[in-house]
Amino acid sequence: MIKEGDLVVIWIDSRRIYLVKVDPQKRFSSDKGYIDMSNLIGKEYGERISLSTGREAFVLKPTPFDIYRGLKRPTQVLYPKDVAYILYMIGAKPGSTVVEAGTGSGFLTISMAYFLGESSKIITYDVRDDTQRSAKKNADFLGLADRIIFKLGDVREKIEETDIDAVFFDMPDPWNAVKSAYDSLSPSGSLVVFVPTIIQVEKTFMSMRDLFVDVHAEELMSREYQLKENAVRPKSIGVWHTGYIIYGRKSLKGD
Ligand SMILES: C[S@@+](CC[C@H](N)C(=O)[O-])C[C@H]1O[C@@H](n2cnc3c(N)ncnc32)[C@H](O)[C@@H]1O
Repeated sequence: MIKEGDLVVIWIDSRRIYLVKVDPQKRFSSDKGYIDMSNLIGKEYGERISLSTGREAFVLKPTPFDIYRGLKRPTQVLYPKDVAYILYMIGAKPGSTVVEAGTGSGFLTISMAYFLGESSKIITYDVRDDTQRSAKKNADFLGLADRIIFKLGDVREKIEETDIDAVFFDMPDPWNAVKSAYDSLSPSGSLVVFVPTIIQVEKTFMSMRDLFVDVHAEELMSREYQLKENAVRPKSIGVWHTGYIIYGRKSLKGD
């Protein structure tokens, strides 16, 4: 049952999906009508609601996908398809300690906090104070900020933590931070790098190949389908390129 302070999704149609925190003093408004949020309290997730215009909507339980759609984003963020695979690659599990740079809008940070749970430690670095503040706001809004340590710093110079299970970079020149990752990781720990161009893949690979084993690069593609009677087919518009994922595990050959 929905109560004050819960996060809910108000789903009107496939282009109008809103992530909101239930505050009985506030009103949810959209171009299709409004509803006083006090009317959401006591409803079950999945229930149909009626907006001021009579337009029907549904109140749903948020998933990370809704968080991704509803997040405030001052920077480019990772796409869910890439985040899901990255979590799988690093073997993320409750209790893991992970270092990340840059924080950006915090979408990966928040996803890690969500999936790794309360016993994990996520340390996220960024050189920019403004993006970190907005990522922290996102994490606060979702009630996940206490699982995350936000640090202002340049990972090319140093990562302060050691014995880390996995390091993840989404920044313009990750090759300049590979040695910092190496020094911070525990033996066999994973380094995962996300970059949007092939030149960056090559530079990253060259900087990893002597320090890491099992180094490889991949690109994931996802295609959404139009669901319409007698016309089910791939959508004509979509996101065709996000970036490349480079992976390697710390070997002891560089020590
Ligand atoms: C594309 S954004 C990261 C987006 C993030 N992965 C997300 O999903 O929201 C890149 C971030 O890297 C930060 N950055 C760039 N160079 C850095 C460095 N040397 N150390 C730490 N952060 C850095 C930038 O300030 C920027 O906020």
